[in-house]
Amino acid sequence: MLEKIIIIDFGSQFTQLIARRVRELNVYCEIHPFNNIPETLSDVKGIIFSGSPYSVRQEDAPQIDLTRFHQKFPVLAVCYGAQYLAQHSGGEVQASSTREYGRANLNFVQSDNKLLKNIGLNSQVWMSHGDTITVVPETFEIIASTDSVKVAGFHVKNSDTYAIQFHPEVTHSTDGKQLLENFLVDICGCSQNWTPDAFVETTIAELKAKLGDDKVVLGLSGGVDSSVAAILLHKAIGTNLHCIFVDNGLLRKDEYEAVLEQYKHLGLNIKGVDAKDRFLSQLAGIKDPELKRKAIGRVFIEVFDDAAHEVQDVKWLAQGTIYPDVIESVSVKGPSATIKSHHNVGGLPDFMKLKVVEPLNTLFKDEVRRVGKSLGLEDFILGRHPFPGPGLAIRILGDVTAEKVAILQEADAIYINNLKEAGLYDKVWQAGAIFLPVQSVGVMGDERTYENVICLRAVESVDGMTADWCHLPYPVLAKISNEIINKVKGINRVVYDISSKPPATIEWE
Ligand SMILES: Nc1ncnc2c1ncn2[C@@H]1O[C@H](COP(=O)(O)OP(=O)(O)OP(=O)(O)O)[C@@H](O)[C@H]1O
Ligand SMILES: O=c1[nH]c(=O)c2[nH+]cn([C@@H]3O[C@H](COP(=O)(O)O)[C@@H](O)[C@H]3O)c2[nH]1
Ligand SMILES: NC(=O)CC[C@H](N)C(=O)O
Ligand SMILES: [Mg+2]
Repeated sequence: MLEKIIIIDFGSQFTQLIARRVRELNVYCEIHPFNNIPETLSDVKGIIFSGSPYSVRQEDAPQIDLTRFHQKFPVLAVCYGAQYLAQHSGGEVQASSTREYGRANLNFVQSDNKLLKNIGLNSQVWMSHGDTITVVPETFEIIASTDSVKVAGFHVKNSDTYAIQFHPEVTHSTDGKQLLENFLVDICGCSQNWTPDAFVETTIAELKAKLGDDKVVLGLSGGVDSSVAAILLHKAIGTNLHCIFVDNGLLRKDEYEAVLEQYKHLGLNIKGVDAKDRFLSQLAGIKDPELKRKAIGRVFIEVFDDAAHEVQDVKWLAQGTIYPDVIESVSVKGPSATIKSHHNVGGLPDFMKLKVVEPLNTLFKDEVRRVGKSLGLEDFILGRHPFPGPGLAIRILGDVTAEKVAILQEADAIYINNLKEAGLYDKVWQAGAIFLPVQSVGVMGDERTYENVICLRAVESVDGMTADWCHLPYPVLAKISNEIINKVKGINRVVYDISSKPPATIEWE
């Protein structure tokens, strides 16, 4: 039986962080939007209410039926959740005269309260609120305060319901992890047995039960997600798994051959499909980023469909979709604005008649890596930088031609090899070169040049949702720039991208 915690999302920017922290404590959890909570809550050990950009005083503020949870499950309400609980139990919430964002310290801690075990006076907590709980009903006991917020934490007497105004999920709340552990272990009674090994074991059993003797086709890209998905499926259904690796003409230099070679010894049933011309011809002349992505997504589906027809009686298409993809499409305010169309979310066209199986759709990227490690995948696969399905097409601004792809492949290879040589590849979360269709004047060997620009991008991140640019050492950048300009014909200038995400994104298109 899989014990789980349900996080009810009121739209806080920190909801995903709560999930990560809970999982770091080896407890499985799921995020559900407040307006779409599952009917049955079996195997649920506890409930966490998230914060929210809304104020409980707003008319259109998110509402839930508290009677489903209070006194039925242990509850931990955070920020908006705490305010909501107070307001709906006879307390009062008002706009505070001073909004409180950032660091605060607890000047009162009821340390014999179960939730606050091992948390001492002065513990630093992170606040982010404009409203404050001003009145609590008799049934509440205040268990923590700061200089400016009397009700920084409360417990509903004779129940397992607790609430805190601060955010235990952010690392700046120094005892946040302890608090969450107190809730999960001491209050909810979770056994902390959700580990990568346990995930592998239960997932393989589930896949076996679900797929039986059915045949499955999987798009394998050489990336982390699809590799881990492939190994899990292989362990579950063996030779009924058919992997397809598509050369869309937008891969990195020599990647097609390298990936096919590297996967030989894994015993997977892999077929390479050369679809370079199909992709490039469909992309010809298209300049708009979204239209490019859509064209690529369409051709991927066509190629998968053709490949699926070659395997008799195939019933399923497997994908390496991971949890952030899923969360984005069920966010509180409905599916979030389309920033970029990813080709692997959104379901299959009807004509494919295949069911979709996504064994990793509950995991974050770093969890996928840990599962891969537990499956014995080598570091060079697990440590590989993420590479988008649309490949170099979204790193060539404007229209894509075979010539531009070839230039970018050369520049990118020089960049990545230098990062490896300098021992930086594993320190960087993702790096790649971008082709800018901008011409600038240069001088080479006393001759005037008028050629294109290559931009280098390298970011630090945990899950790709937010990122900062890497402060690569100048001597390394100097060497890369020099080598690209000298060796790659068509490039006479190299620049470095110093934008974080947000507001920029990692890929340029
Ligand atoms: N060249 C390709 N051939 C076959 N399938 C592909 C190819 N590129 C992408 N896919 C499919 O699209 C999915 C999404 O690609 P994505 O790049 O997000 O994941 P990944 O390649 O598995 O991992 P990573 O994010 O580490 O690159 C993959 O899991 C894979 O199923
Ligand atoms: O499989 C994918 N299909 C796509 O269409 C796609 N677009 C972006 N990415 C990868 O997602 C991460 C975040 O990228 P952005 O900051 O550019 O949105 C980065 O790691 C990107 O490389 C994609 N992966
Ligand atoms: N982070 C939060 O949940 C904030 C709740 C509410 N919007 C406030 O400002 O007080
Ligand atoms: Mg990839």
